Amino acid sequence: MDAFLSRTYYINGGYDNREGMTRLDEKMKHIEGVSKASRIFYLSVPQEALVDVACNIGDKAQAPQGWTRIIVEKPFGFNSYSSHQLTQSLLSKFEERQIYRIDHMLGRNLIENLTVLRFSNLVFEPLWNRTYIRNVQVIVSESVAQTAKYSDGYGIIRDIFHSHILQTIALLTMEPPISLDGEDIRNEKVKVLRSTRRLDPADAILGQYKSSSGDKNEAILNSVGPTYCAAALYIDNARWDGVPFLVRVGTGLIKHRVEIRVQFRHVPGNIYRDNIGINIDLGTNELILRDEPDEAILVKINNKVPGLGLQLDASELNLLYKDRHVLVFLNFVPTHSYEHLIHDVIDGDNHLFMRSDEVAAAWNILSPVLDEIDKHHTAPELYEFGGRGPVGAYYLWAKHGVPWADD
Ligand SMILES: O=C1O[C@H](COP(=O)(O)O)[C@@H](O)[C@H](O)[C@H]1O
Repeated sequence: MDAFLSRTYYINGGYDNREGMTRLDEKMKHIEGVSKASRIFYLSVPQEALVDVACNIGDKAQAPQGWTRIIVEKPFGFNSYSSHQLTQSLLSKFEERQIYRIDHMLGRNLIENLTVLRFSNLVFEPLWNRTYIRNVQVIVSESVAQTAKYSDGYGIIRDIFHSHILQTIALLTMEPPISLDGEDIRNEKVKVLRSTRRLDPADAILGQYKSSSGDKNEAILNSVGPTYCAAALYIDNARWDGVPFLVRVGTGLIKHRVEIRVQFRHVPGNIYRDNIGINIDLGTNELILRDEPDEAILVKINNKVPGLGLQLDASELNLLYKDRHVLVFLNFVPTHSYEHLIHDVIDGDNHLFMRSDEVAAAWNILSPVLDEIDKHHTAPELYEFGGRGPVGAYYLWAKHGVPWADD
C-alpha cells in the first residue's frame, strides 16, 4: 500500500478549469520524463461535467508520445438526442478508438461466457436460432433500494436496460464475428441492435416500489423514473424472427438474481410425452447462465427417475463455478468486474465497451417507451418493496406465450 500510495498524486482543479488541466498535464510530464508514457483518464464525474472535462483533457492533457484513452461511466446520455450531442462532443476531441464507455456489469464472467459458450462449443451454436429456441429471458433482479439514484427521473431503463441488458442480448444473439478483435465483435453487436424492433410501450411494464407506508415512495414521489421494467423485445432478422426476448429488470424485489434463461422448443412428436406429465413445458430443455446467486451454467435435461416404471424428471447438469473453479484451481483468484474492464482498457481491448453507433442503436430501441414516459408522465405500477414486482409483468409473459421462470 505504501509503495502504491507513494506513486499517487492529487491535483486540485475544477471541472471546467483549463488551467487546472494544464497543471495536471505538467505534473504528468514531470513524472513521465522522457519515456513514451501512455495515459488513461477515468472520468467518474457528474454527467453535466463530462463534456467540459473530456474537452479539456482532449485539448490540454493528451499524452505527448504514447496513447491516450478516456473511460466514460454510464449513463451515456439521457435519450437519443442528448446521447448524440455527447457523442459529437467526445468525437470532436478524441477518435472513437480512444473512448471506452464502461458498464461494470459487462465485466462479469457471465457476459464473457456468452460468447465462449456459443463459439467454443459445438453443442450450442447449431441450436442457436428460431428453429430450436422458443424464448430467451434476461433477469436482473436486485433486492436493494435505489431511491436516491432514481429520484431524479432517470430510472432503471436508462441506468441498466440501455447498456447492460441490450449489450447482453447483443452478445447472445449476434452472428459469429470474424475474430475476437474488438471492432469485429462490435460490428456484429451493432448489426443485431439495429435489427432489434423498437420497444412498443404496450410491451413494457413499468413499476415503482412503494414506501414502507404502502404509498407511492415519497423520495421518488414526483418522479416517474421506474425502479422496474419488464419488456418483450423482438429481433427482426433471419436467425431470431418471432422469438420473444423477455426482460425483467428491477430493484427492491424479493430476491437478488441475475441470470439468462434460454428455453428450447418442445421435442417434436415426443414419444415420452405421456411420461412427462400434463405440463409439456416442464419437459423442454433450458440453458441457464446464472451470475447471482452462485455463479453457474446449468442445462435442464430430461432423465429417467430411478426405479420401476418410466417417469421422467427434468434435472440440471450443473457447472457451479465455486465448485469447479474455486476448489479445482487452487490458485483461483476471483477478479472484480472493474478490474477485468480496466485491464481491457490497458490492453486496448474494447469489445465489452459500447461504440458510438451501438449507443445510438440502443437508444433507438428504447426511445418509444422513454418518449412516452417523458411526454405523458406515464405512471408506473406500484409494487411492494421486497415483493415480486408489478403483476403486469406476469400478463406480459402470458401475452407473449412465455412460461414464467422460477422466482
Ligand atoms: O451499474 C449499476 O450496477 C449496480 C449493480 O452492480 P453490482 O456490482 O452491485 O451487482 C446497480 O445496483 C446500479 O443501479 C447500477 O447503476
